[in-house]
Amino acid sequence: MKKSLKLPQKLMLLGSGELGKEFVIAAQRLGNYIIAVDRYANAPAMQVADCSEVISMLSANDLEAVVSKHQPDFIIPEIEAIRTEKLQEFEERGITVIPTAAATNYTMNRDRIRELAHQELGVRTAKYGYAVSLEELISVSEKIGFPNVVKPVMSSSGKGQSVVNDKTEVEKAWNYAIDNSRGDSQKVIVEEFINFEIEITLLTIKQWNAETIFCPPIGHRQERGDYQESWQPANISDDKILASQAIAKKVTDALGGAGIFGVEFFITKDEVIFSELSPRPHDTGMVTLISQNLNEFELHLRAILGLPIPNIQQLGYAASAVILADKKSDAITFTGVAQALTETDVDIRLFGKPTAHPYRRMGVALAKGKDENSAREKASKAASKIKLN
Ligand SMILES: Nc1ncnc2c1ncn2[C@@H]1O[C@H](COP(=O)(O)OP(=O)(O)OP(=O)(O)O)[C@@H](O)[C@H]1O
Ligand SMILES: NCC(=O)N[C@@H]1O[C@H](COP(=O)([O-])[O-])[C@@H](O)[C@H]1O
Ligand SMILES: [Mg+2]
Repeated sequence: MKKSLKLPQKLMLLGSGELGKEFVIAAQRLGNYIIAVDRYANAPAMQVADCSEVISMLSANDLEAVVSKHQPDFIIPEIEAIRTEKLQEFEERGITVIPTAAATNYTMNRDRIRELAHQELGVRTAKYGYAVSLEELISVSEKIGFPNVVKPVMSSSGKGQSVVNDKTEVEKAWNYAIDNSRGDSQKVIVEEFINFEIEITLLTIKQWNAETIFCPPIGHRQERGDYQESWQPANISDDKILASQAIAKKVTDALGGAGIFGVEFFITKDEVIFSELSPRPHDTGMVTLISQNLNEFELHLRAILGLPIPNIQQLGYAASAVILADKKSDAITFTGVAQALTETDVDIRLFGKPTAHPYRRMGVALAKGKDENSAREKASKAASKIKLN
């Protein structure tokens, strides 16, 4: 990392969804120049960036073309589905890839990050196995036991994931995983189903020249493998917070580089179990748009640029609840925004995605409350008022 930082820097964002949009806003506030890239035009982050490019981020040639054209100082992946081998090449040519090119490759493959955490670092994870055919899935499932969770090794936001209760459901889970796998990967992971009390995201900030620091844990609830609501602080013991911080530090140290990571854990009565991590802001971390003095996007930016983070202040009980589409549409309008904003300490983000399909995340409601329940209720109530027409 360069010693004397000059602003503006040229930042290329690979992926331009809702997380990228808030990141671009944070980066613009310090006057940086941002090129927002995604697979479709008018993506959320493109609406606030200096310029944009529509390419296939899985194509090495397309990536080469936009990087040669813009010559960015930093490449900042925002999604997983990127030709990460090409990022390695950019890194070798002197462009800083966030957090590192290797980290993006580890985390886009569930098997690679799992091997790193469990085999190399000895971190506790759910019991797991892999399968590349239905026959193998049947035998691995029996070894792991039921219920278990089957996921494509390459997917995110719960795509292709299912809970398998017994042997009769294995074939359906196999077909679902293969149909929803990213790229042409035919490999699935089977995990022991963890009956957790709560699951959390520990936002972990890895810095170039300062200690790793953490945000207070974020609790969240998922459906279909996708986040529905999150809240901060999550009510877990100090011991478990320290245990999760130690694991997050171990894994992020092994990945290297700088930036924010969303490290996911299952918390049971007696254990802290590592699940996976995002080497970038996390969707459940959108709660920090209302719950902290510096949100996860501002923290990511500061960590990337090597700017100081003197303190992270948590501002009290807060929650986020997602606003999902319930139909297909390419003429997006919303009603109910005024109704959603009637209560104090409630805010809304509508991402500006140009098209909708069922369950696509279109916005998020944010709220503060006197306690966890009140914050969660306020956020969910506000989200429920917003209707996609
Ligand atoms: N082994 C497991 N036991 C119990 N629940 C699980 C297990 N694996 C996944 N889940 C549930 O499914 C959710 C999504 O799983 P996971 O984080 O692995 O998927 P993902 O597709 O990477 O999602 P994202 O990209 O949004 O993080 C988890 O947050 C959890 O609620
Ligand atoms: N769990 C990962 C995650 O939340 N990623 C966020 O969703 C966008 C894709 O949304 P889309 O599928 O609606 O285009 C990504 O670009 C990122 O902002
Ligand atoms: Mg996850």
